[in-house]
Amino acid sequence: MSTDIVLKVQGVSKRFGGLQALSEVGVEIRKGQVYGLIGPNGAGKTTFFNVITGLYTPDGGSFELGGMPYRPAAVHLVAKAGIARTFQNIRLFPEMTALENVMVGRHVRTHSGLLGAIFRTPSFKKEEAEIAQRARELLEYVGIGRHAEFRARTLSYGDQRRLEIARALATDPQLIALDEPAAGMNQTEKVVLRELIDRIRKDGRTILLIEHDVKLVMGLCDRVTVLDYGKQIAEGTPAEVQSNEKVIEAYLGAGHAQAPAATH
Ligand SMILES: Nc1ncnc2c1ncn2[C@@H]1O[C@H](COP(=O)(O)OP(=O)(O)OP(=O)(O)O)[C@@H](O)[C@H]1O
Repeated sequence: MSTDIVLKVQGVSKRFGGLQALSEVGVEIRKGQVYGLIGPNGAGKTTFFNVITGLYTPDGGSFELGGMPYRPAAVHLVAKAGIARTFQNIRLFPEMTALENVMVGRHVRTHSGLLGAIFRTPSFKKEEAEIAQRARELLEYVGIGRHAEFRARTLSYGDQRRLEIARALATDPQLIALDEPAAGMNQTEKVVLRELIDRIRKDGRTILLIEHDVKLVMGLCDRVTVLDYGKQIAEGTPAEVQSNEKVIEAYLGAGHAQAPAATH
């Protein structure tokens, strides 16, 4: 079956004790789209990410990736199935170099296995050289090639976020899920990030994005879902969502200074 829907999620719910963190949420993300997930603090955005990437077990819902049903049961299986993600709180290997961090991401797709690594077989060495080459290309691609040999912890915050994106890209994902990639970035870094996300999309990738910077979301996304208290209160193009009464209320009600409609 051929489809241009990369990720289809229907009716996903998740409860923590007495708190309904997600309530029957669904999205349909098409190939080449940047799809935004927004909503006030505590709306359920990260929970949704954690469910689709196998960190949380949902109470209900169905999942399709590239037209095939998938069960987001464990993080490594989700990575193999083709979803790569970054985290709100950066999760790199701080003592490893930038290059090594990206190489780790690439190992999801390697073949030589443990015995090859232990005995350093010719096929292992060849594969390792290819991985290093590809990792260097990805560091260049995200704009931090000059930092390849630096330990991850020594990079600036913005560069660490870009390194996380390079590592996610290294798995050759069908979908790349970015959890607040602009958090902690200054305006200049945000402009560079926006260009990078745009470029990733132009190169044929599909992106799911959680972001608090509403201006960035509205400028970048093809479609947007708005969550509030775990419920999907709106879905549509940025223009449609911006003028939605429920969305404006949710943002103003939560004490947000910046409702989506007020950002242009
Ligand atoms: N592991 C957990 N155990 C209990 N409650 C949780 C857990 N994870 C999230 N929650 C609760 O679920 C709700 C949704 O949280 P979530 O982090 O998904 O929201 P969010 O939209 O990502 O918020 P933010 O924008 O602040 O990151 C919150 O009330 C949160 O406290």
